[in-house]
Amino acid sequence: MIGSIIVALFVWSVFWWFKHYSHPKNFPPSPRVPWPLLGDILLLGENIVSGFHAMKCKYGDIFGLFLGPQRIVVICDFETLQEVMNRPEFTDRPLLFESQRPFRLDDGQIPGIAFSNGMNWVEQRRFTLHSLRDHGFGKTPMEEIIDGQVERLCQDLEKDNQMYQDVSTKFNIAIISALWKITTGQELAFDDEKAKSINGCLSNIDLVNGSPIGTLAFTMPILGIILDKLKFFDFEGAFSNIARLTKPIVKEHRDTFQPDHIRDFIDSYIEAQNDPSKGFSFSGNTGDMNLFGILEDFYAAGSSTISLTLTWCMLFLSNYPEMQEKIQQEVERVTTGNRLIEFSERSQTPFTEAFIHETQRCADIAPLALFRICMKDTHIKSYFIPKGTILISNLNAVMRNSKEFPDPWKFNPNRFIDDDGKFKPSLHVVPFGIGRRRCLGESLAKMELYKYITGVTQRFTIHRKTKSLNQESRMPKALTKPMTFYVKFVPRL
Ligand code: HEM
Repeated sequence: MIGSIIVALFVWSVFWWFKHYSHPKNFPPSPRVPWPLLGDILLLGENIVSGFHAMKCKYGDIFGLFLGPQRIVVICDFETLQEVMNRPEFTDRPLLFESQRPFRLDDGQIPGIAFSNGMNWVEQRRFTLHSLRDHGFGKTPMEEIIDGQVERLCQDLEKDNQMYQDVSTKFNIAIISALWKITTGQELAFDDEKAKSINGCLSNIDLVNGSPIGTLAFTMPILGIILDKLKFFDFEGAFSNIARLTKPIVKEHRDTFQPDHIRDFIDSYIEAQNDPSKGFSFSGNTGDMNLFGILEDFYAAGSSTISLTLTWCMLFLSNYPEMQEKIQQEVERVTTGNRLIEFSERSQTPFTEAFIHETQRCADIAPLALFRICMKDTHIKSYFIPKGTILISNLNAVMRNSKEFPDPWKFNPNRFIDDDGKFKPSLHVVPFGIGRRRCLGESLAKMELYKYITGVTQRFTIHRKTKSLNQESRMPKALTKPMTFYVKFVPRL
């Protein structure tokens, strides 16, 4: 009897495995025999990004695989990504463990923007883009806030100017302080416990790496949730912490709200909640959840991304002193040396712009963007894509494409300078993603990168201790980090 049950179970498992792990007809090229539960994960090796590079070489620009039990399609070329990532059926995000939040909407969806879907996402994203534009996204007040943070950062760097230091954490705190001011209207000292606490919990999130276990957790939510509860990643703890810190501030804003005096992003959100013409996602409890969701998105998506890019800038500035000098000269020519350069003057500093563009290409800090899910059976080119497939934008492949960028590993800002000496950005430099869910903070990020690089190089010359570090030494994290390096900020005046 027991023997028959074991045989029946065995036959059923083989049947299930065969049925579940076979791709449909006309599915993109993919490995043949995935492992039960693990899928093709063992083929990827230590790091998912290099694993995808090897698969691209073997299968081409569009390929499929199983990560755990999840069917995936990876797209590596710019043109296909532009077409596909703008299609409505590929707009939604899958519910993955890293989207876990302390709050959920009534229908179980994630509040906010980065992991929300459907009309909730449409309304919240549209409002946030407009609101940030009205309150200074790309306009002067936002620039004033950033100028203040640049000044405080420079003072902080000045204190330790005799020491070689790891700058990555310093930038984190400055960027968090700027976001705090934009969202809450309040100043946050660099040594404030709130700044340290947000920085601490976000660094925890960063522990998610490209290792097989991290990758598997992305596609097996149950495993991810268990690892999260065991504090292996602690996404939920990080988001709860941000909610805990912002809750009293939101309450205070509600108590002192004046419709004719909008002070910051939170006020602007409360104004929308009081406006009956705004959609369902602003009303009642749903609106409250969405406000916390957006604040969490801002801190999670808008701090490490910028501070890591700035850290890469420091690596390249110290690698290439002649480029550093060129940036200093450009800025001095425009400002005559005694004021911060304005963002609107950037066209007069083409090499500086090209340097930042090339840093974003080489740093490639979010190499696989955020995942999307296919909402109905459909086609990409002639390939059949079944509903429920996860789609990955391989931004790494786009930005390392040797046809578009000859000698792609070489750091060469001059590739973005035209014959007239002007900055000529490339559409194929896509650090902010492609399509309808492209980064919402792009304008803020571009302004911050420009202001911090010009502000810091105006005041200091950056020296590095170890000369041999190159950009290929990178940590296989979810966000790409250079290996730790130490620089000294030598005052110029
Ligand atoms: C150098 C800095 C940054 C980089 C490289 C970056 C990169 C990205 C990427 C690759 C995505 C995914 C796009 C996709 O799935 O197609 C994204 C989404 C997002 N980013 Fe950024 N980001 C940066 C800064 C910021 C900042 C400063 C904020 C806000 C304060 C922000 C907020 C968001 C949000 C809310 C989303 C989700 C958009 C949506 O799902 O509709 N990011 N970012």
